[in-house]
Amino acid sequence: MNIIEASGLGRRYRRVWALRDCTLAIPAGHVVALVGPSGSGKTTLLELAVGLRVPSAGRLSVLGGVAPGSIPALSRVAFVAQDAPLYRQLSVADTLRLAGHLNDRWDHQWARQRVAELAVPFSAKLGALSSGTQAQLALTVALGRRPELLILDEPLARLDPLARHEFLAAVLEAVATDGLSVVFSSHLLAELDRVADYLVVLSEGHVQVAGEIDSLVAGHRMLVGRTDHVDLLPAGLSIVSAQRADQQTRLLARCGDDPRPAAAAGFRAEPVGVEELVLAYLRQPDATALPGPSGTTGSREVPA
Ligand SMILES: Nc1ncnc2c1ncn2[C@@H]1O[C@H](COP(=O)(O)OP(=O)(O)OP(=O)(O)O)[C@@H](O)[C@H]1O
Repeated sequence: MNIIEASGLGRRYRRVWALRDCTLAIPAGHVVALVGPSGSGKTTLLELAVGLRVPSAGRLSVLGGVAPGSIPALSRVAFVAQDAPLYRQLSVADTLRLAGHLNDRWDHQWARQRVAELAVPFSAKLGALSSGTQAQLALTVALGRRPELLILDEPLARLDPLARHEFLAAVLEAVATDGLSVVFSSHLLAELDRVADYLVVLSEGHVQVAGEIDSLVAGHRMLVGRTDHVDLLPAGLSIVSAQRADQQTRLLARCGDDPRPAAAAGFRAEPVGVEELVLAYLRQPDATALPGPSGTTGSREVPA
């Protein structure tokens, strides 16, 4: 089952296309990181997936063919928008009670126990809590609905490193216990490795990279060598992007390419990290790494 499936998906705000021609099939059972520069369409894609917006073109479904925003989707998909939206005047206890009234599948006992573990007083008003605690409570309200798909828009942006760590630990615990799928958008590339096992990179409203992180990482190498030896590299290499300095050049290449010709030019092939891989693709918006036989494109030339 695909938790999110899109075909030719587009969303326009007046004359501006926030998303265009997006085709995507994310299998269930993953923690998916959705990354991309500001304005690349992350929030728009997540809002389409929860039915807060409707497509201007193409189609999108969740949980194996369910229409976003429909009754079956509302009870199975939980969404936490940016800034952990909660009623600041309400107490913690009233917030949990309200969530219980609004959700058929609400697990009140679990939610109360989690609040107790967080050591948050039930009588505290939400507005008086730190942003880390508010984020944890928004997550508690989302998880207490026992969703099959949890969608989080920039959940880490306002959190300090400790709160970030605790938030992600809570998400991973829920994944391990309940087996739910998670999609979260983030600018924080360094955190991805630890939590996500599936990556989607959006660039200028297009899906640029999609796939399991392990295979994406295994499918690439960083070629590192002397800048004045770049011209000695064989023409057949498929290079995604280049970072040149006076002395040294770093080239992200497909690992399907035989590294020996690069070694002959004095370049060594190093394993690549997720952060490096994402940055390399973002530097070269025309390059793609997508599932399917013709899913990878890169330059045969070394990009300037
Ligand atoms: N309500 C709106 N009205 C007009 N344009 C919008 C609206 N929402 C988003 N856009 C535009 O659509 C594009 C994509 O925006 P979106 O918020 O989806 O990107 P994002 O990747 O989530 O950005 P960020 O990381 O800054 O949150 C941007 O050009 C943005 O200005």
